[in-house]
Amino acid sequence: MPVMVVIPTNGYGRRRVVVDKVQRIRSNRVVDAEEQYLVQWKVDTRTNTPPLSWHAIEELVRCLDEVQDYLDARAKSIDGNPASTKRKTPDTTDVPERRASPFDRLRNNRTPSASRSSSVSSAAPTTIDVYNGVLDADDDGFIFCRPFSGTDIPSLDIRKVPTPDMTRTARSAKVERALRYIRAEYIRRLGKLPGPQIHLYNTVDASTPSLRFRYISDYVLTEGVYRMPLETQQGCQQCSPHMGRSIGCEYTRKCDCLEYAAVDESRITSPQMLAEYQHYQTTRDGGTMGFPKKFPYFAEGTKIQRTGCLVPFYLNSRRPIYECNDKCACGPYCRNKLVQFGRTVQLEIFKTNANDGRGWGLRAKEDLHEGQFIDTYRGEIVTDAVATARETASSNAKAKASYLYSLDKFAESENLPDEDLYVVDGEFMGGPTKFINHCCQPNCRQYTVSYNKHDCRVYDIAFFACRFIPKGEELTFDYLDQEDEGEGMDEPGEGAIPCLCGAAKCRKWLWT
Ligand SMILES: C[S@@+](CC[C@H](N)C(=O)[O-])C[C@H]1O[C@@H](n2cnc3c(N)ncnc32)[C@H](O)[C@@H]1O
Repeated sequence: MPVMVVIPTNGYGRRRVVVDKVQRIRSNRVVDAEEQYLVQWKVDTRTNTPPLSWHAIEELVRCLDEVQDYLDARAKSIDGNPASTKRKTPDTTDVPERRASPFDRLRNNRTPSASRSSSVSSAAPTTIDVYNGVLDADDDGFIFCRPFSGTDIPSLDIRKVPTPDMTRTARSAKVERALRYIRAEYIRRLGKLPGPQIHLYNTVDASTPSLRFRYISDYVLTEGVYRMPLETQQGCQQCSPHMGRSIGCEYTRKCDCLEYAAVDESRITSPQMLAEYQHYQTTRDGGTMGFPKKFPYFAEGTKIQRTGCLVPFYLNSRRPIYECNDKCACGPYCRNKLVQFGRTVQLEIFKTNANDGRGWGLRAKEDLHEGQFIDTYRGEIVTDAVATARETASSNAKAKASYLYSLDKFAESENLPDEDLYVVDGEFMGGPTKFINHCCQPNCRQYTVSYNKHDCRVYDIAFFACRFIPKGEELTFDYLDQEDEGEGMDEPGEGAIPCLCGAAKCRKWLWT
């Protein structure tokens, strides 16, 4: 087992710790005003002395996830509160400038490890430079970590790391630079999402949401999940891009996409149509083709605040929305296409009040009109069985459930058994809507939006404002999503989460 760790050192900026070789971070300290973290390297055999080495935070920029895990655990052990160092943390994309590290010396003067090791053996316990391994460089500019100890290199049993000395030092050592790097990395990742920049704001503490969360802009299908291929999509064919002031289907009565939409009963006026509709309702024969339907969004020409917002017919119901799609003849500017183009609203992830206990939340940086589209819920789509297994495996099944979204809107109408349904899991990957907290009297509501009418198992979940929401007000929705808002709650089940929404009609528990 000669070489376990390779750290590319070619070029100043490219010297980075190889992320998948890092097992975990074990301790931290400050040496000559430089924040350093003790890396435990992965080994492919069981050993009590895996290589350990101290690194400046600048060298750990590709494994900030591990650094964040370490800092969260450290903060918890200090005062039971993750990353609780109180400080103001403005929304900034600034990456701290790079400072000198011990490897700069190594790069310029590749000293064999043995000749550097005197400092190791002579150092006091809190200033030991390298434990159980030696960082070295070869002619190609790589640093190797040799996992065996020489006479001059102290060997340390990994079970004793961190030593009491290390822990004492770590507790009082500054970690601000690492926290800034973590925050900057999170903001960088947010910047890669399509649509307006999503901001991060935290004046409560020094924490950043987990870097382990992966931002995605479309669903990730996992094993056993099938989406109907695009070829099966059908679009409206009798419409054209030039209809009704070039706004597509909005002004036609011929749009096939409306075939699947809910019937607008208020427009059934003739006795004959009423009789036919009543017959349909009792027999479910023949579909609803020919009955009056409504497009979901206000068209241009209505009040500016309303254009593109949900019409009351949808806003005040849970009716699924059927948008036109790429196969439609109405063209790209059809007003029956909205959610599929994604978010246009500027959002901000923010830390809720310290005493609040609801963690992170989401708000908009602009006023939202009643019925305005905000964003979709994204995540991995998993089978019902996988969702159940994940819930069972989770240490807090109720908390886990708050990231799981059943795609069961069409279960009844399409006669789909529970085990055939899919579930969206937004805990590990997804979009900013993951941060929307629950409220018993919410200002947003989730809607089913379908483009491929033939796929009753994969569709979008889209959040819309259900009333005017002034800029900066926290966005919330009802996790229970009851059709009848007057419905009460059962007695709280085991592990139920107390609701902290603070609404006048709070049901006291997130769900039972
Ligand atoms: C989908 S997450 C929402 C984002 C979450 N606040 C975070 O920091 O990641 C759901 C979790 O947030 C917390 N939460 C959301 N709404 C809450 C409420 N009204 N009362 C208490 N906790 C809430 C609960 O811990 C819940 O399991």
